[in-house]
Amino acid sequence: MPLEGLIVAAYGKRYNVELLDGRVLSCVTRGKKVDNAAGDRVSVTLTANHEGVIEKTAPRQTLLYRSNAFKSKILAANVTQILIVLATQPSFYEDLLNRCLVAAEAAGIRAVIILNKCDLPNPQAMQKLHQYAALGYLTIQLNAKDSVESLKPLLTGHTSVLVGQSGMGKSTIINSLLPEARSKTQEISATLDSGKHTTTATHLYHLDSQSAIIDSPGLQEFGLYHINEADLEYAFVEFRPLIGHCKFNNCTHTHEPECVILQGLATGTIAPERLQIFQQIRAENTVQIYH
Ligand SMILES: Nc1nc2c(ncn2[C@@H]2O[C@H](COP(=O)(O)OP(=O)(O)OP(=O)(O)O)[C@@H](O)[C@H]2O)c(=O)[nH]1
Ligand SMILES: [Zn+2]
Repeated sequence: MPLEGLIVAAYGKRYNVELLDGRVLSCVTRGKKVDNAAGDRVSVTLTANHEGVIEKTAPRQTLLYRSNAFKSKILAANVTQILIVLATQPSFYEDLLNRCLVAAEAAGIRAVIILNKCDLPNPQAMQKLHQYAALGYLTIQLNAKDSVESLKPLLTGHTSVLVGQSGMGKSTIINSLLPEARSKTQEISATLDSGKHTTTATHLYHLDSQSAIIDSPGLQEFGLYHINEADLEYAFVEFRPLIGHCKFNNCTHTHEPECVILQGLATGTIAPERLQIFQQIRAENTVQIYH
């Protein structure tokens, strides 16, 4: 009789599955298939004390993943919003921020941009934050070391995933939201003998019965090979009203006459760094692979 559960940790080829009664099992998938993630609802068969095999994955509401031409990796399943953590220092990669935004748009997930370490002033970072707020994104200024209260109302009723480069303050945010999360995870890891994986794993923590937060390891790269060209254009929110209005319907928005995207660039409604990242992702995704 399979048991229903929720993947609360993913590390390598193993997953911790929390059952309805609160027990946590260390599970593997059948065969070589490794395509589950934190947030997945699964059916498992118990194989030993504290161990199981994932038999089935319930259809996902949303799926967030990154990919290049050769492989793809699911970051989290069934999340309803993505919290992109930036900081005033060290400086953040705007490229990565935009890739996270594109992934969120493509998956139909709300994106929230958090600028952490606002106790350390950085006018440039602040100005960037305003630029993204002007695109319509919800932005938050935070000093996670001091308080994360301002985040709490945003998390209610959501399954959120925290993403960001290393050092932006994700762990600090999780620790302030859930002071006991780490020790609980360590306790479970000790039982399941998965202790050495705790830092590289993706973890799901319950905030209350309706809300959860998924903490992923620091991201450095974020390929979006799985997003086709039309979806890519659509993922840039400021392009949307312009799509279909270029003179050529296969316009690449690089050099063509009467290109409304290039006109937007000239008049300042499209930021050069946004068009640049669009072109960059587009170029990566159209690379020919020869076998
Ligand atoms: N001044 C200041 N420092 C902060 C703030 N939030 C976090 N830090 C510090 O920034 C450093 C990195 O924070 P972490 O929470 O470890 O960052 P992380 O994103 O989890 O990084 P990884 O664990 O490498 O993925 C630590 O030294 C924190 O104490 C903040 O709001 N203000
Ligand atoms: Zn064009």
